Amino acid sequence: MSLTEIATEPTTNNKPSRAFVTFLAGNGDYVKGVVGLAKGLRKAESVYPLVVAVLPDVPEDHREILVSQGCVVREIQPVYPPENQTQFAMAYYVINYSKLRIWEFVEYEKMIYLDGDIQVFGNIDHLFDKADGYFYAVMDCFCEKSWSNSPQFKIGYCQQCPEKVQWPVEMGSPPPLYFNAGMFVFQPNLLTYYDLLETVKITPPTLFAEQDFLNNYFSDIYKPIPNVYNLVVAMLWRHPENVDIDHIKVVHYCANGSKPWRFTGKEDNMDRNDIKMLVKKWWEIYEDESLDYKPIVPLPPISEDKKLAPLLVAALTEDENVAHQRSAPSAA
Ligand SMILES: O=c1ccn([C@@H]2O[C@H](COP(=O)(O)OP(=O)(O)O)[C@@H](O)[C@H]2O)c(=O)[nH]1
Ligand SMILES: OC[C@H]1O[C@H](O[C@@H]2[C@@H](O)[C@H](O)[C@@H](O)[C@H](O)[C@@H]2O)[C@H](O)[C@@H](O)[C@H]1O
Ligand SMILES: [Mn+2]
Repeated sequence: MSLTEIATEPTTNNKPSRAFVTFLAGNGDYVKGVVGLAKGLRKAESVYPLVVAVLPDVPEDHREILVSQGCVVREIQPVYPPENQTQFAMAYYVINYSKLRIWEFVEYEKMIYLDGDIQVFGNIDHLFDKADGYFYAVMDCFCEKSWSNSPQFKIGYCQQCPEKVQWPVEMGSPPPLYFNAGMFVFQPNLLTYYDLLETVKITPPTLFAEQDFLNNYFSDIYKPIPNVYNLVVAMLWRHPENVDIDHIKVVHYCANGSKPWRFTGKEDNMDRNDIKMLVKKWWEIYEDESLDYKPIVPLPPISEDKKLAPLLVAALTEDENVAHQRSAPSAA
């Protein structure tokens, strides 16, 4: 067994510092989602750490759980949209504006944001190598009931099948490509961060809260990536023709009733075999103790008259052991 270094802090050498980042609010059960995500990234053998941006209301014991799973926990302050009468698709969406704080994490050159209700089943580290200067995310679907107050839903239009219901000419040009904000590749930047916060202050909130806001803000640099990187599970019954289930790397459990850690199977579509299989796969990772974080114990300095403790000798490969002996200060 060779001792491998797990990067948990941004690198200081000239290697680009990269990390996954998620967002946790409240003292409820989303912490299970984040633990599952941390373990899933380990199973997928990602080499980058997971930063968790926590609101002040995340309790200490939840933060300790995340640290024990190798996460880098960073407290952020909430971001609130301007006073409004907006009926968000989900009332709690108002807290999701706080995600915008991650643009302040400029010690990282590039980050991949993942919702806490996402699981990574295949390595996606290569996304960090995508060209700088763009905002990469997967296109969303407008067919779920959560969209029922939107003009798209009312006319049955969805960007996933634009030929099915044409966008009516009298409604102007069709909406620009629209991404799901549960997963995106971005570059933290202080100027962008301050401008985001200033822009929030003057932007009336809408149905999908920060997701709408981010779509408007990054519309000129948004680049769609394949839904293998963020399968919004409703795609399975809304647009199965657009889903290649055998190649999916990232699953987003965002449909009503699909959160694995509170799954009952009672809501619409939750009795589907594919949904039950994806929930089972999530639990297999969450309950797999072999995926728990194992902190690296640094080798103790060996003084010349002490041998490596037998346990450590057993843990080192032959040539590491020889190299270590050679590097130990020679007896005076
Ligand atoms: O009580 C909550 C609600 C949301 N979130 C975070 O905000 C993200 C976005 O919310 P959610 O995934 O429920 O939205 P959906 O993708 O289902 O619309 C979650 O994944 C969590 O990371 C959280 O930590 N606590
Ligand atoms: O605050 C708004 C949220 O909007 C998005 O969730 C939606 C969206 O995916 C719809 O298309 C689905 O129909 C719906 O179920 C789902 O909740 C993001 O996943 C989430 O991170 C967050 O930005
Ligand atoms: Mn989500």
